[in-house]
Formats: sequence, structure tokens, C-alpha cells
Amino acid sequence: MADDDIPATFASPACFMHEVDPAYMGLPGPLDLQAWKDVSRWRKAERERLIAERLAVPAEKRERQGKAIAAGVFAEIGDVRGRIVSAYWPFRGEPDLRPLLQRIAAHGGCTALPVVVETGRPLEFHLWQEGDALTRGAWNIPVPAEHRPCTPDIVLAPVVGYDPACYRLGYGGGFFDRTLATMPTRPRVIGVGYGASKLATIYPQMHDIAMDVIVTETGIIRPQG
Ligand SMILES: Nc1nc2c(c(=O)[nH]1)N(C=O)[C@@H](CNc1ccc(C(=O)N[C@@H](CCC(=O)O)C(=O)O)cc1)CN2
Ligand SMILES: Nc1ncnc2c1ncn2[C@@H]1O[C@H](COP(=O)(O)OP(=O)(O)OP(=O)(O)O)[C@@H](O)[C@H]1O
Repeated sequence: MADDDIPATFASPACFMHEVDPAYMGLPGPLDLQAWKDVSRWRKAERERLIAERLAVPAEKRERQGKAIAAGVFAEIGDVRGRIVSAYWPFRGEPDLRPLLQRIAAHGGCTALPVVVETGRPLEFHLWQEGDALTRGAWNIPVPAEHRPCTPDIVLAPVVGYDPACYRLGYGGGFFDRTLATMPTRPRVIGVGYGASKLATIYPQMHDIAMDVIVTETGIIRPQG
């Protein structure tokens, strides 16, 4: 038998994985990799566009919208007594929910801020309320100076963009997805953003985790079905 006649498979493969469609195995195939490259490029461009657009909105209008969003979030949370709510320190034109943190504390809730420990790792949440000291964290975002890690019951996640299925486009670090994927008990996740940040779809990938609800100044979005 000539070498050319040897079939291009193992006589006795260790397993049949090579015969199964990679998508069925939950593994990315070559096509998925190309699709993810395209989606990544598209997401990068959309992030830049959406951030530039919201920064171009006059500060007073953004402030008005922020107040309407905060009112919507407060109503959506319901009874805050004894619950931990994580918010964020606003940057790049995000809705300012700092007054909401005070309101939550006044109603008997605890508040926290997200802390980047390291790129590629889940976020931590550290207790913080108005008057507590802050220090500069990753990307110069203020974070609690005191190390008081906690597990929030409710996470307010700022969105750069969102879609009708409540998927969130963030800044591209994958922090919230990684964090939610590794929390033993999934908190309630409320996406927070401006109505103008709506996209037809963010082309959700395996790692994307949908928000339970998105609150904007123009209304509340819940995943269909
Ligand atoms: N106010 C606020 N605080 C927050 C978040 C947030 O979304 N908003 N985060 C929520 O996660 C974490 C910070 N996440 C960030 C993730 C990426 C970049 C960033 O600037 N990334 C690169 C591009 C990344 C890429 O495309 O690979 C950049 O823009 O240069 C900034 C913050 C924690 N704190
Ligand atoms: N659970 C996870 N495990 C490993 N990698 C993840 C996970 N979640 C997201 N990633 C990776 O993080 C990267 C950024 O993801 P994505 O574009 O969804 O970010 P984002 O949600 O916009 O960012 P952020 O949450 O920081 O605002 C991707 O390369 C993705 O594969």
C-alpha cells in the first residue's frame, strides 16, 4: 500500500470530537472566530460613536435625563431596606446616579461601587456611601479608599449601548459579564443608560449576559417573552 492510500484519519481516534460540528460541542469554529472578529470591530466603532454622541448632548439636558433615569431605577428597585445596591462613579457622560445613592442610603439600603482588580478578572464591589473617602482606580475612576468587599443584591450597570433583548454594550473590558458569570448567586442586574443609546442588536455572543431590565429616561425595557 502506497503512502498516498493511507486514509487522512486516525485508525483509532482517541475520541470522536473531530467528527462533530464544533458549534455542537460549544467550541468556536473558524467561522465563529471570523464572526467574532467582525462583531468586535463593529462594537468598537459603535462604542466610539455612542460615547461621542452622549458627550455632545448639553450637560443640562444630560442632567435632566439622569434625574429621570434615577427616578426610574429607584422605582424599579422597590424596597431597599437591608439590601446592597452597587452603582458606579459616572464617567464619559454616563447618567449621574450619585444622588440616587444618597436616596437609597436614606431609605435603609447599603451602597457600593465596582472596583477593577485587574484586566481580565471579575470586578469586586466595595461598600461606599456619600462622605466616605475615595481614591483613583483603573482608568482613574474613583473607587472606595477603604477595602470593604461585599456581594450586592442589585447591580446597576451603566450601558454604552443596549438592545431590545436587554443585552449591554459596555466599554469592551468584559468586566460585568465576567463578574456576573462567576458570582455564586446572580444579583438583579439593572442596565442604566440613555434612550438614544438603543441599538437594533449588539450581536450577543456566548459570554454576553443580558440585563434583567434596562432603565432609560424614555422608559423601561424588559427582554421580550
Ligand atoms: N462608571 C463606570 N465605572 C466602571 C465601569 C463602568 O462601565 N462605568 N466598569 C464596567 O465594566 C468598570 C470599568 N470598565 C472599563 C472597561 C474598559 C475601559 C476602557 O477604556 N477600555 C479600553 C478599550 C478596551 C477594549 O476595547 O479592549 C479603552 O477604551 O481604551 C474603561 C473602563 C468598573 N468601573
Ligand atoms: N465570562 C467571561 N470569561 C472570559 N472572557 C470573557 C467573559 N466575558 C467577557 N469576556 C471577554 O471580554 C471581552 C470584552 O467583551 P465585551 O465586548 O462583551 O465587553 P463589554 O461588555 O462591552 O465590556 P465591560 O463589561 O467591561 O463594560 C471579550 O473578548 C470577551 O470574550
